[in-house]
Amino acid sequence: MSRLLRKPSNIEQSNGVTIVHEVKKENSPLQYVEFRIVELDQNAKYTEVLGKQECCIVALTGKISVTDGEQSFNNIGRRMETVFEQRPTDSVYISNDRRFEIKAVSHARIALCYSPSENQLPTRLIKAEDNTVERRGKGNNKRLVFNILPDSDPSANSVLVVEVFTESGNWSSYPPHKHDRDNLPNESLLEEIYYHEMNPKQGFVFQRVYNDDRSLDETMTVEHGNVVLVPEGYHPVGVPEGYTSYYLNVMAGPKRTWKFYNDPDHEWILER
Ligand SMILES: O=C(O)C[C@@H](O)[C@H](O)C(=O)CO
Repeated sequence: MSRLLRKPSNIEQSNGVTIVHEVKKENSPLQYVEFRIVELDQNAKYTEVLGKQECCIVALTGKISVTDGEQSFNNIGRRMETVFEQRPTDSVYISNDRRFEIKAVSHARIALCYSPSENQLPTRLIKAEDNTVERRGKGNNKRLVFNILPDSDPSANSVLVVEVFTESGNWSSYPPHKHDRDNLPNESLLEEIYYHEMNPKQGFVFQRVYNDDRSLDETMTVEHGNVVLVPEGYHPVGVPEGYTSYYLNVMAGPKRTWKFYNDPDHEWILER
């Protein structure tokens, strides 16, 4: 299997707490982004003490309460059963050197998106209403984007978080673009994680991750609940007829700017 494709590992951490995915520096080619998917049974609690990392907690599905010991956000999360309810959800930003606890009000699936952080910032509830909603693309390149923590939002030190829905038969992260050179204003260096879901669940998408000299060139068949790691390179996603794709993107690098560079071979697609 590709070293960039992760299937759920579903490790039961404690009663009612399942670590579905755990991507860390130690088990991946990434240096800036770490990631967990946690599933909580109703009333189960997950706690964590952050070091020099910030964390964006995304309530993918279900209702949760989150506290950092000083502030509490109760009964948050806007999608009960599935992300394909296609409405934005609530998230919480927690800065470095803080502790947080998540309690599941209902059965819940949560994404924990981590990146390096030294200067402590305020904890913040990012309400569903705070997400900017964008419809991008035309033809078979249409997608719906919910910006949870874009680079225009200064609430975080390095993490960027976005959700993308791509309808059946469409392409996203397309034409292929990359952001793997610290060369602003032309391109920024950001690693990226894709957490994928499909509707219906038996669906699949294809994701290619490749660079200019093809020393990296992997095309993966991605299924419901899989994670794809993008340490570098272009990373387009193709969605087959009949299935809708959802993915959550987490990005981070030395500078908190998303400046991508389109593959010159395919940029003409934008000019049609
Ligand atoms: O617009 C899209 O298709 C989504 C992508 O931009 C995705 O968020 C990404 O690749 C970020 O670099």
